[in-house]
Amino acid sequence: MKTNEKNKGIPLEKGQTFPLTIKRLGINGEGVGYFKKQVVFVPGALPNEEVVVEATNISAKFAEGKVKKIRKASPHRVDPPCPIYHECGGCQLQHLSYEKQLHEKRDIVVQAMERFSGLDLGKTDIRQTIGMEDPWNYRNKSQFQTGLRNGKVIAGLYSKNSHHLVNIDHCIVQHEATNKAVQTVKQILQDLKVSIYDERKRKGIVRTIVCRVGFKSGQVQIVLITAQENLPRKDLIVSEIKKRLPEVKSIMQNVNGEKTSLIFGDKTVHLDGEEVIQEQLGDLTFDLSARAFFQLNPVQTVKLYDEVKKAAQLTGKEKIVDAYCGVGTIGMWLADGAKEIRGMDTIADSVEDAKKNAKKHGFKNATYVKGTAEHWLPKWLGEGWRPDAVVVDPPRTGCDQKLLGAILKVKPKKFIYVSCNPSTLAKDIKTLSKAYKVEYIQPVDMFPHTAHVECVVQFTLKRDN
Ligand SMILES: C[S@@+](CC[C@H](N)C(=O)[O-])C[C@H]1O[C@@H](n2cnc3c(N)ncnc32)[C@H](O)[C@@H]1O
Repeated sequence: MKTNEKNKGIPLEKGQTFPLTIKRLGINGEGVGYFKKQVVFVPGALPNEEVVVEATNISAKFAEGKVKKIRKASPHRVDPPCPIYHECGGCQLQHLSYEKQLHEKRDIVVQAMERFSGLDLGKTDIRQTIGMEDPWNYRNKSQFQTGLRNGKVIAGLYSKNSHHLVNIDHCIVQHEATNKAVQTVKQILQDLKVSIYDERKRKGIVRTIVCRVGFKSGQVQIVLITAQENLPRKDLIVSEIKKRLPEVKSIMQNVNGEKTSLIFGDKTVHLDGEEVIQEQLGDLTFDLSARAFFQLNPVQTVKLYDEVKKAAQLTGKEKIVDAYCGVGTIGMWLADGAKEIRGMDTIADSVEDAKKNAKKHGFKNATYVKGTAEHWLPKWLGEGWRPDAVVVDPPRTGCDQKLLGAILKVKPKKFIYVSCNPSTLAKDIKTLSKAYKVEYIQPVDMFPHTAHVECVVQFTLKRDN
């Protein structure tokens, strides 16, 4: 066998086929096996399967491959119900039974902890993943890029690691209201011959159709992301949306002329209806602006927030920081058991929504500010304000070192970390372990059929702190 010239460590060549036993699932839901001690990632392969793999990519430390043949299939393999599952890439685990997905997601957390956290796993309580009773149609929001194919307007997601736009007519993890709205808006853009953005030529106008629905309110918001502010036939687009989709409560435009993978630009324009839609979680109703973050699976959000409440064990006397607060949901979920809440978020619209939401619910003890958690917490500490409890819910990148430093300095008695990325969580746990002990990690499945897993971590101060 020839060794790849550039990557002497990997005993494989691109295009080579070889047998592989899959040992586990990787963080992106791919099968992971070892060929002559080299790690190989194989999307679509499952733990304990014996597969024949074709090497598709060889890099310095690992290889990637695609399944050519399954010699021994996992008893947990199922037929993916989505007809475009293999093309789309939005889901990664539809070929695995849901029950087993929950088991594997816990394992993904265990692996991340093993690699990065420094925790003694024999002594760490990593609980079973909390799943969803009906794990379909759970997403309240879609963000579909637009394109033209054979003169027709298409909208969907880019295939994994490519610029091939997959047209999605019906997505089985999306709420039906978003499916209907996106299809209809697509048709309106087609009927009115609206200019569609061409990513390669960087020409054209409509880039993305964003649609969000309130599960409880049934209200729908459409946001058209455009490459320039001038949107020809704007009035006609709006009147057609109102005519064909009476459930649409809010029509917005957001301008993003940049060459970027970020969906939203800085400028949002109100086109028609309300500027916000409403969503209800438990007894609380939240106003949601176009740009505001809101959890994508409202059914599981209630379970996630209940886990935060359980982990916080508030007495009603605490001053709480809701770091990375979005529209203020976690803080308000806990507010009944708190003396004061302070939250911050980098998105101005989220902060404004949080303020309005707190006011609407009569929470007088809540303050929200725009900016980073790493700026505000140290600032508050500097002013002599000390929280008793801190909840952090950062994006996938995890917490900034400056924020972790501030937490280690003030050492709140109660500290809860909500994470959507086990790897960054594990790294942050390592930093936090200077003062904190992990009591338990509770995985929650917010995104069935994808490799994502959310975790709630309860920390307690170590004895000598
Ligand atoms: C995972 S979301 C959580 C939002 C909210 N806790 C919830 O449950 O809906 C993360 C939020 O952090 C905000 N964000 C990102 N970087 C931030 C930073 N450095 N400081 C504060 N907020 C940040 C984002 O705008 C987003 O709203």
